[in-house]
Amino acid sequence: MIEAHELTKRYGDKTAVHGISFTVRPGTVTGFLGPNGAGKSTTMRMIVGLDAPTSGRVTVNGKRYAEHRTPLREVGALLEAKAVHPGRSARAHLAVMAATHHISPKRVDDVIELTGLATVANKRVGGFSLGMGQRLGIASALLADPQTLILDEPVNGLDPEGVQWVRTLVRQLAAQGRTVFLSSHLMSEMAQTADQLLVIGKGRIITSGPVQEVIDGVLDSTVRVRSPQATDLAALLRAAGGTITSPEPGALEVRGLSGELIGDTAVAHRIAVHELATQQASLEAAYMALTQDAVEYRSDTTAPEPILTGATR
Ligand SMILES: Nc1ncnc2c1ncn2[C@@H]1O[C@H](COP(=O)(O)OP(=O)(O)OP(=O)(O)O)[C@@H](O)[C@H]1O
Repeated sequence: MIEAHELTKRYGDKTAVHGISFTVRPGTVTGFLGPNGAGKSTTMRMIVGLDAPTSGRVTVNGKRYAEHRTPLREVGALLEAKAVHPGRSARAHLAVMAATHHISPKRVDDVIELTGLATVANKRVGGFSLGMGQRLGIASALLADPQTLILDEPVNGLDPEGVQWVRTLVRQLAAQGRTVFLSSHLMSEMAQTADQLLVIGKGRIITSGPVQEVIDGVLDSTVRVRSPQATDLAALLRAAGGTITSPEPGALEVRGLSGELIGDTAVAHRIAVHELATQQASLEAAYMALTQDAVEYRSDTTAPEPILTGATR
């Protein structure tokens, strides 16, 4: 369990994290979302004692990281820019970590196997691809078999097989009763992986809760209906309180009414329905709506003029 209370971090006159309070519970995967610079990494660094809070506190299983006698056994972390000696092999890196934390050498073999590093375990880490480096970071986080895992962008640089592997792994870790707290900018991935979400922007919590509740809290689902009597049905659904648009003749998009109510209304008025499909809003759409005022680094979405060099076409 991770508990943050009024956690604040200031760097000079920049407040990266503004008095946030939250709880990350065991047995769940909690996704940590927010635009670039929102304060996710800073928060994660404070959880594992790499940054000291300016005020407030954050504990793992009731104690601050530094108060644990064997912190690595409590919390495993994958944070960006993890320092690994480039001249060392992955196996040597893990073996040194194991030796200094009284972890058996057998566990090194286990995590190498678990993270798919077996074929490259004796190669220099300096020559690793981004994805292999991520796998090594995950292996290091798992080495002491901790109850709590903090993973900052664990799928960054992984190929689709690797992304799927992380998803399965974190789901298994949570099913074993562990606390898993992970950040990612890949919303479709987060929607499939996380049970709970914590969304921050500009250092403050925007919302938190179960994934579907977070989505439903911002965007209505829509029901798509096709009927040869679409105009009559639209009038009935409007009278029932729905908001209707018609993207094409014979088709309706209905907000504010359930699929059941729409179907029952059609039957009661002997109106034929050829399609009735509820379309859930995506996490990506909900996230964009939630964070639109919290984006610090917004890109220009207009395409630049092409630069033509040499002879004209
Ligand atoms: N060591 C530091 N010194 C000064 N400012 C910092 C430092 N670390 C972070 N910041 C600032 O604090 C804010 C939060 O940064 P942080 O890295 O926590 O965001 P993030 O949500 O992890 O972003 P990203 O998604 O880009 O990784 C940013 O404005 C960043 O520039």
